[in-house]
Amino acid sequence: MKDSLIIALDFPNKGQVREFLEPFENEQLFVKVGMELFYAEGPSIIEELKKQNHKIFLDLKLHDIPNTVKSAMKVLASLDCDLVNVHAAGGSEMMSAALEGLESGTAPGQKRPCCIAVTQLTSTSEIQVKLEQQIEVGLQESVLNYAKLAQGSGLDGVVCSPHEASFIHCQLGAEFLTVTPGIRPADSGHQDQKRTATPEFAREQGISAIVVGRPITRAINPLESYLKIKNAWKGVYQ
Ligand SMILES: O=c1ccn([C@@H]2O[C@H](COP(=O)(O)O)[C@@H](O)[C@H]2O)c(=O)[nH]1
Repeated sequence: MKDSLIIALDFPNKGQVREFLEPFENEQLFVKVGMELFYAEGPSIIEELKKQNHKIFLDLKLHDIPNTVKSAMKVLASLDCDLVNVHAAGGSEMMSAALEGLESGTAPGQKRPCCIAVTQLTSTSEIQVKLEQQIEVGLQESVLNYAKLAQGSGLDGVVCSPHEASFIHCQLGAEFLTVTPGIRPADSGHQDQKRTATPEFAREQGISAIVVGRPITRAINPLESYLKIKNAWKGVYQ
């Protein structure tokens, strides 16, 4: 998990995923399957990606009552992904239930998937936290509060933006995972993301893993873009 670059496979079907992955045949990847692809293709897309030896983050961001999340996680555990997640806003009882579900669904001899919690989405701004969510303490404190709840519930880490990761590590330890979307090379647009940062900035923050979607998947040459971002993230310059 540490130092991974996770590619968000935000595609509507398997056909487009296959086409996208073609140039990557020599790369062992860490890929993220989100709602669009999973709702369209179901567990078969996970099986296909596993056969290609890619690591998988199943990003379904579960958020429901504890019993429902526990049962859903039990089912997801059987898919044998590397990483799954919930929304921390579901609360500590829900997060503990998610872990119980994952543990009960993990086959003997199989490793339980890591489970992380989304704190504040990277598409959320400071203003939205104050005006829409009415959280007076502000964004950074809200992210930290969710991260503490997640850690207290036994989760392995959080999804946050690159701007909160080092603060979280200082408060909750280096081993607690920080997985950060919102990564944008200096020359690319932000689209709907609000809390963005370059891969170089991410490297300096001690982040556990970065998630990159459109800057790679929508690039004219996705492999070239992937390698460029990966090198910047790892601090390799040619
Ligand atoms: O706070 C969050 C949580 C999840 N995401 C997901 O990450 C990718 C980012 O894609 P880009 O194209 O690089 O913006 C996407 O799949 C989101 O669902 C996030 O962005 N922020």
